[in-house]
Amino acid sequence: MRLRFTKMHGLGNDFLVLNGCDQPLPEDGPPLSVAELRRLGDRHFGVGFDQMLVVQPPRHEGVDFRYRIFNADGSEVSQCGNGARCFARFVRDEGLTDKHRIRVETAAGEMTLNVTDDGLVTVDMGAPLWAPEAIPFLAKQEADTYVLVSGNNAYEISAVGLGNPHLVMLTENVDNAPVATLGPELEHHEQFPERVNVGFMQIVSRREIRLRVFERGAGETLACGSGACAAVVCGQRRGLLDDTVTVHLAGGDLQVHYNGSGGIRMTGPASRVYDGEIDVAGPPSDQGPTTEPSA
Ligand SMILES: N[C@H](CCC[C@H](N)C(=O)O)C(=O)O
Repeated sequence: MRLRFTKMHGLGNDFLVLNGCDQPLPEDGPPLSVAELRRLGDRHFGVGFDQMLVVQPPRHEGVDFRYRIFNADGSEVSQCGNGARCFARFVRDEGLTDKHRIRVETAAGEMTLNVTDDGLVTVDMGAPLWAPEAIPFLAKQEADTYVLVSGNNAYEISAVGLGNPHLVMLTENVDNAPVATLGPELEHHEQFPERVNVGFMQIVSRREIRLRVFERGAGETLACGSGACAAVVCGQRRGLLDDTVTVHLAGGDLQVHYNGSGGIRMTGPASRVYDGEIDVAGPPSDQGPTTEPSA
């Protein structure tokens, strides 16, 4: 089948966006087989993306759209901050809505997206989830920091859920943080039963951090919106950061605001790169909803 898509990015965290409002995509279950989704996500054999976003009509009153998120490894996940901003830009550009305040349903629940006239998008990412079982993270009790043992090493980390699991560790300088080695090692740590996004945070000041994120199911990305929110609230909980923080990522800057109650607000750009079409085999006939790939 012929699939129309739009390539977008939020600070270089890039997405293949499928409009399920004007082309037939399955209501549930993956739009493609895991193998085909991975081929599409490949930066040499396919289009290349960190995540695939599927835009779909709402399933109930009170929301304007539903959107689903698939990592490049084929796993379906519940949260994508940069993706939410690109989603908001997409539905307005496509004329699917003219609202500036868009309610959207994701697997993590509902979120509000505010599109401002300066082209930036603010997303209410919801409140951070600290209870280990909500992250999910296997720990005896909730704490500001945990000691995570991996191999012969012990790491001081913070852990938080934003609809997807994040661990955050401090580093003196993100430029020489062991992202490529420790990232995948901790992504698969046994205390994170659904794997985890691994953030390396350098505190520049109480209102400024530098951050690199090795993302679950995608590897290191140029930016991670939910990772930026996770780093800020973990830094606040450790008494290191104020309410409003500029997060410097390889792909650019995000503004994150959280005052300890309500939702975390993240503001940043969302860019459209090009539209394309590609032939695919279509949804798998026998495969149920994609969760965690066996790998
Ligand atoms: N790039 C996304 C994060 C995707 C999260 C995904 N890697 C996961 O498995 O949770 C963001 O901007 O929040």
